[in-house]
Amino acid sequence: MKFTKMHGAGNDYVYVDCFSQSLPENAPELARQMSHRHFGIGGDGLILIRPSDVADARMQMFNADGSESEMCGNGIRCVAKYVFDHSIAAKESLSIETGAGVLKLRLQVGDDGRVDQVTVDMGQPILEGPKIPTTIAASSDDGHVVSVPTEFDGRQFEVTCVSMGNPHCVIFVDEATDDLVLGLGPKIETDPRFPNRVNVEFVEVISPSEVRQRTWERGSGETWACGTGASAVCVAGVLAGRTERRILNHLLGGDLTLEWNAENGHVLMTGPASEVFSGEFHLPSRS
Ligand SMILES: N[C@@H](CCC[C@H](N)C(=O)O)C(=O)O
Repeated sequence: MKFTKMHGAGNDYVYVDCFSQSLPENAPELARQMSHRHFGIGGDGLILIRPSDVADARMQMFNADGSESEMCGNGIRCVAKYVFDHSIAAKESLSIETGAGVLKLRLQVGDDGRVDQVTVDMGQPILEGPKIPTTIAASSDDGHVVSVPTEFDGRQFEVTCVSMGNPHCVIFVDEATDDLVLGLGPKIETDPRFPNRVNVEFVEVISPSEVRQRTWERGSGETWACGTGASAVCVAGVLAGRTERRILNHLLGGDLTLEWNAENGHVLMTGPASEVFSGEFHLPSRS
């Protein structure tokens, strides 16, 4: 099976072009094998670039543990780059179908004729607890879960929950330490108050327009960036009164710019997309 390795701000996935080859049979198992950093190609998961009846392409994404997610913010920028650079749709405005609907993207092409930055209209956040989903009690009449005092593992935090098509739990902290990200992250991911599990963002506010984020991702562990997570942080920062509507977010693998538009309620995310290498993956024989 032919593949291409790409990353967006260090959030790296194995991409399979299903325009030029048939759809893999068992994608969750393939995601586990390909993502393995010692026995496979290595990555945070697998993304299938598929034809779509309603958009220029369809993105289907699987985490490193084989679970499927509705959306991937860094992944969709890379899908857009692949679709443009490989002449599947050589347009600077693209639409891509995801598990969270059809999203619109604007591509920036560098001097070499290849895409280097992409802006994604991430749509409107979902803020009602049951739709995220979380059973953590709402803090407002409209059902939003904002700055709610919540205990995890005997420690007290204030959490804000946001869905960008996939679920996020945003926690503002003084310092996003290993103890929080690697120690508490997996416990929050599987906490029963998140019936579909959850992605967890630990966020330091540098100023009202600048934050630093570390992410524990559902199904993949700590990643170097999370685009839906960064979008959720932008929304959570405004709702919790900590940041402005436009922020620069520093992640382990690079920076993303986010803006929560006051008029239409959509979040715009801008960031890099890079292709690293291509190859052929030989499916391990089963004995
Ligand atoms: N890294 C991604 C999100 C990938 C999916 C996530 N782990 C989930 O299960 O929802 C991003 O950039 O948004």
